Amino acid sequence: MTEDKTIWWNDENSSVMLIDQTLLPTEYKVIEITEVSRLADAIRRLEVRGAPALGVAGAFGVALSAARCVSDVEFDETIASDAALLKSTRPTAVNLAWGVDKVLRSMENLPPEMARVMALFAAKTIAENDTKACMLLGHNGASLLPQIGTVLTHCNAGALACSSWGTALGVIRSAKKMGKKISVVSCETRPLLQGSRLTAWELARDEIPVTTIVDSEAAFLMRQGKIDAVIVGADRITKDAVFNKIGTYMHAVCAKYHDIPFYVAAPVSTFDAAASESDITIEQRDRTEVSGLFGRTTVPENVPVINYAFDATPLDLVTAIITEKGVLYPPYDFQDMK
Ligand SMILES: CSC[C@H]1O[C@H](OP(=O)(O)O)[C@H](O)[C@@H]1O
Repeated sequence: MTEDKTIWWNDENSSVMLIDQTLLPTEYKVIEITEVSRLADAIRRLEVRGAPALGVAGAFGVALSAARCVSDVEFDETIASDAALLKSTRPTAVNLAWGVDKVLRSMENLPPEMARVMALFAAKTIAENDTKACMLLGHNGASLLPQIGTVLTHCNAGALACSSWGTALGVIRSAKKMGKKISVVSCETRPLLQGSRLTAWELARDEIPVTTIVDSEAAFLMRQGKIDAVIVGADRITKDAVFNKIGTYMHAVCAKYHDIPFYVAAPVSTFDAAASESDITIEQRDRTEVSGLFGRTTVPENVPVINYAFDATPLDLVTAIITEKGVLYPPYDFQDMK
């Protein structure tokens, strides 16, 4: 898994290639995307997902728009429209807009032919730098983990959530490379089960011991003294909170209560230091993700559902934030995170 890429550019066809994560763990399928509208659907459907991977997807999306727009007259309008479409797909992870905007900036004031070249170069650079960042933060964070221990993680912050390697799972991979004996407890992560479908699949492929639990079991294992640390990824880090998959806040509160270190692993591209928690929109997704499971209705039709995809964890519950620039400790100062 560690050598696999999650999303990449196909130079031969000027297309985006990505693993369709909705089919895992039972089917490993790479899909080829030639239209921006189809890439937008792939982001909405979580065929491609995870904050850093969304940054790469947004970047390749702009490069795809530029490559596919043959009309120089309509070029600027098409790029702007496609960029807006990509950014509209999921609001919480800052990386998506960051990747789109970074490629747009690389094209500014260039004629279409040069803009196409620069967009692709910028997008490929973002993908390569994401992998390097994940490997660096993995190395920085590995020293925080015990020589022998059990680490709980939530959702999927692995290679599938990045261009490759992973953030939270990148730290665990680096710890294994350092000879540490880390076992992982992956919370299944309702409702879309990224923890059981993706994290367990990734770690099993890497022969890293992993056990999957239901989300509500985490506190019980913490109380039994079976968890030595918690490590998660992030979708956006503001001046006062860490936004991550729904359920992260619950684990942070329980970790604090049981005096268990709670680590966040995220590249610099995930920081939004100018913003506060109250500024951020938390994505709400369709009720059907909660009200049905494997074709069966599990919530009465007349009963409402609340389906927030993320929550916010106040920084006072975060023991340390692991980045490619180093490990941050309280009192947090993010001025260098750009
Ligand atoms: C490496 S950060 C991945 C981050 O993204 C996930 O959300 P989603 O699966 O909805 O894209 C989750 O919050 C992970 O922690």
